[in-house]
Amino acid sequence: MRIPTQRAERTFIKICGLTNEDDALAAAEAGADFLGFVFYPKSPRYVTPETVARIVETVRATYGADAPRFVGVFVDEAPERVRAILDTAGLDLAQLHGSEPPAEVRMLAPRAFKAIRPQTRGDAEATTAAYAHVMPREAHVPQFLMDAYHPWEVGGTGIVADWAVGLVLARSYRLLLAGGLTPETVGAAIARVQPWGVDVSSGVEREKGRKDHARLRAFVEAVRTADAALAEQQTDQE
Ligand SMILES: O=C(O)c1ccccc1NCC(=O)[C@H](O)[C@H](O)COP(=O)(O)O
Repeated sequence: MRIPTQRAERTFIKICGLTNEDDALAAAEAGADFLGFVFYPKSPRYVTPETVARIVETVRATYGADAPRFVGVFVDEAPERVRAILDTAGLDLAQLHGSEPPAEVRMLAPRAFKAIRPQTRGDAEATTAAYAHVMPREAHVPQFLMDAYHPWEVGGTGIVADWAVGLVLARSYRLLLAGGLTPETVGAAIARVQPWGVDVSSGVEREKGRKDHARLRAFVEAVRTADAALAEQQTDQE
């Protein structure tokens, strides 16, 4: 059944944890809307702003106006440093994946959205309500990314998020559903949650920080198949 959510005609796709030009070009070629780069030094997918600047330049030169948008992933960095890295690397958006308070997010508006890792539905609803007023308004930009909870790991864990909680958030926000998605599971996730977008990292990797290009393509294909099924359902209901 089609539920009232914030989704557009199709599901947006973010491929995260890119570390090199080959993988970034493969993700763009597959049809990703957003390419994500992790600027968290403790991550095995950490990349320097200078490396990302080169990757972004190559992808933009290759795809021109059709290039995906570029996202930097940060964990509790000072807003001034986030802004400096966005500028150095030529990124469009910051994904704030730590415990950044709304006031810090506001300092980066409208170039930042918040990643949350809720433990419960109540936690998810309270957190999104607290940040809603500082989230981007532009229709082609996500407002929240919901990742799986882990007591000490921050992201890229491959742990499956709670889709029931995602379903609640997707009704009110442009939500990127993340957490343990794979080419095999993303179709079911879209059918259940009907999010604005989906995000994947480890589910399309051959090793940490290296993407498997066949799995990248399979992921995008699975999203498009799920989109077509949703569109067909909607037509049947009209
Ligand atoms: O990927 C990382 O190593 C990472 C480290 C610290 C903060 C965030 C990180 N990744 C952010 C992402 O957006 C991932 O795509 C998201 O956590 C989902 O990962 P996965 O479950 O592996 O698909």
